[in-house]
Amino acid sequence: MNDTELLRATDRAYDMVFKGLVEFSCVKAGFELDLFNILADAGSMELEPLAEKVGGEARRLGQLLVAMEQIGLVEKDGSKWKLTEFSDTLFAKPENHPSHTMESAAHSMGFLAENYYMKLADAVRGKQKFISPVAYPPQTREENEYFETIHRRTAYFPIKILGEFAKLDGIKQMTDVGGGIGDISASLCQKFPELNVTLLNLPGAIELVNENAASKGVGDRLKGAAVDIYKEPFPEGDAVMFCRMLYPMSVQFSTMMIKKAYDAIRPGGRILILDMLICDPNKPNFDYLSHYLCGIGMDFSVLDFKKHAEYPGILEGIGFTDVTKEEKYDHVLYQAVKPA
Ligand SMILES: C[S@@+](CC[C@H](N)C(=O)[O-])C[C@H]1O[C@@H](n2cnc3c(N)ncnc32)[C@H](O)[C@@H]1O
Repeated sequence: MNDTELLRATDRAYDMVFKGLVEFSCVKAGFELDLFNILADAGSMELEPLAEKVGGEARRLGQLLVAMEQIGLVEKDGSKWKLTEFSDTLFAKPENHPSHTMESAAHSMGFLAENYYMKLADAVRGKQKFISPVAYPPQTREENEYFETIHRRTAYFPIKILGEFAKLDGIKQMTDVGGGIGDISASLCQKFPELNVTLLNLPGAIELVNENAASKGVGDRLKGAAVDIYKEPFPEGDAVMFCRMLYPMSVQFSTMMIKKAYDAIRPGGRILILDMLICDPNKPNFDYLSHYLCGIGMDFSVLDFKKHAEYPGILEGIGFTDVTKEEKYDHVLYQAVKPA
C-alpha cells in the first residue's frame, strides 16, 4: 500500500472501530434521555433546563451534546441547543412522520447491542443464542404491534416507488403477502380506486390491519386475513404483491413462494416484487446485515444473499411474461404478467 491507499484504509478501519460505536451510543442515549422529542417540542433550550428535563447533570449532558454536535445530531443556536434538520426528521416525534423515522429500529438495535451483537463471537462458538426484545413469532396484540411498528416506520420509500411504478390499473383483487400493518396497501388503495386488497399476516396482526385500514378510509377495500404464508396457499385474485418479503430468501425459497403466487393469480393477472437492495458491492445494506447477523445465534436461519437479477429467470421459468424492473430509492420493483 502506498501512503494514499494507507490513509484511505486507515479511515475505513477507524470507521469500523470508532464511528459506529460513537454514533450509535449517542443516538441510543438521545432516545433514552428523550432528548430528541424534548428539543423538538421546545425548539431550542439552554443546557441547565435541558439537563433538568432529561434527568441528567448539566456538565455531563453538555459533553454528550458536544459529541452529538460533532456528528450532526444537534447544533447551537446562540447559547441554546437545538436539533438539526436531520435529527428532527429522523429521530424526533415519530407521529409527525410515521413512515420515516428511526425510533423503533433504534430501540430494537439498542436492546440487541446490549444483549446480542456485542457477544457475536460467543454466538459463533454456539455459546450465545439470539435474544429478541419480543418473542417471535409475536402472539399478542402488543407483540404484533412491536414488530409491525418497526416495519411501518421505514415504509416511506417502498410506498413512494410503488406509487410511481405499480401497474395496478384494472386490478380488482390483490393479495399482499405479509403486508405488515397495511400502510403500503392502503396507499395503493388510495391511488387505485378499483383496487381491493386481502393482506395476509399472522393472526395477532389482523385486528391491527383492519383498524389501520379503517382509520385510512379504506376499511371496506383492505382487509387482513390470517394465513400462514409459508404453509398455506394464497387466495385467488388478480395480483399478488411481495413487498420487502423475498429479498432475504434463497433462490429456491423465493421460487417456491413465487410459484404459489402464480397458482393463485388469475390468467392476465400480475405479480409485484418489491425488495430492498441488499447486494450492491459498493453499498452494503446494514439494515439487512443487522438481521442477517441475528441468524448466527439461531439454530436455523433461512436468511440468504440473493442477487435481485435472479428474478427475471425465476419469473419466466415459472411462466410469467412481460417482466419489468424499476430501481429507485435503494429499492427494486419487479413486475410481471401471468399470460391470459
Ligand atoms: C418484513 S415484514 C414486511 C411487511 C410489509 N410487507 C412491509 O414491507 O412493510 C414481514 C411481514 O410478514 C408477516 N409474517 C411473518 N411470518 C408470517 C407468516 N408465517 N404468515 C403470514 N405473515 C407472516 C409479519 O408479521 C410482517 O407483517
